Amino acid sequence: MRIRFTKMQGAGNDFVVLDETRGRLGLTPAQYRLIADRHFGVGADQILTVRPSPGAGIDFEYVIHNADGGEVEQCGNGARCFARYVRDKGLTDRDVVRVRTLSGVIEPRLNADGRVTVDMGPPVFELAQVPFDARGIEPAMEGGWETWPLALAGGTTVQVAVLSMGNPHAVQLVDDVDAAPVREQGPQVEHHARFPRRVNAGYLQVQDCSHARLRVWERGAGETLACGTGACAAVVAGIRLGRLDARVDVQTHGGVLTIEWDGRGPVFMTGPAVTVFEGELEIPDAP
Ligand SMILES: N[C@H](CCC[C@H](N)C(=O)O)C(=O)O
Repeated sequence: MRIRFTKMQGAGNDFVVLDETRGRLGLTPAQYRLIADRHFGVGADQILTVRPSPGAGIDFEYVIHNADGGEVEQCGNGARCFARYVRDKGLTDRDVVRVRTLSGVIEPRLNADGRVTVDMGPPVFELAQVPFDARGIEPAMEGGWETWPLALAGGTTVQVAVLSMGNPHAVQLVDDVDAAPVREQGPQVEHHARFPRRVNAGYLQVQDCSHARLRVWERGAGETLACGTGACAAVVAGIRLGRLDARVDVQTHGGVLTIEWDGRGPVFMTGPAVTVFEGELEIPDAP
């Protein structure tokens, strides 16, 4: 089958965007994997699909698949690109759109300076909703919040802050992200048995109360140049651990994301959203 796509990136986190507003493509996990493959397909960290409004008060449905073909609940950098896409394609004339994802409704807003701000909704701390299995372990208290010990290979134990932005996150505080063992340790955290739906592994370096650096080993995609929900989760963790203020510029390998959280309401993320190219791809029909 031949599909038309748009390649986009948000702070270097890259996406293939598919338009299903006029009908479903009916892609399988294997076909999503092929599209995301950087040698045999287009190449992307995630595939974002635009679907028509599911109901009153909602403009679009926003469907997200990781490069491994699995559908997931949320993608922050993708939400900014989604808003840019539907505006540029004339699918809406609004600068603020309400889109439904598996984890709920989020609200991206196109700003005059070309960046996009997204109301990502509130963080979730109930362990069962992350989900995280804390049976048999005790948390350590840091700055008034708990971090949990994860036993890794070779007798290593790391302390992680555990929370959800609709998708699961395990955040470690590190002194230097460049020295953090993201590629060696990230897969162990991602697949740790205490995360029954796997997890995104964040490595947060606090520079001062309003500046931080972040690397993320993403569930289903590996290390990406930036992770929007990961930046939200990391800043929320840093605030709750008493290390960050309510507005933080997060430096990732792909660019800067600005995260704001007042300590109880929704998390706001602001960053770039760029169209790279348009194309067509021939992929084998599903078996
Ligand atoms: N890998 C994530 C989905 C994409 C999140 C990331 N690209 C973002 O910008 O939030 C997960 O499996 O939950």
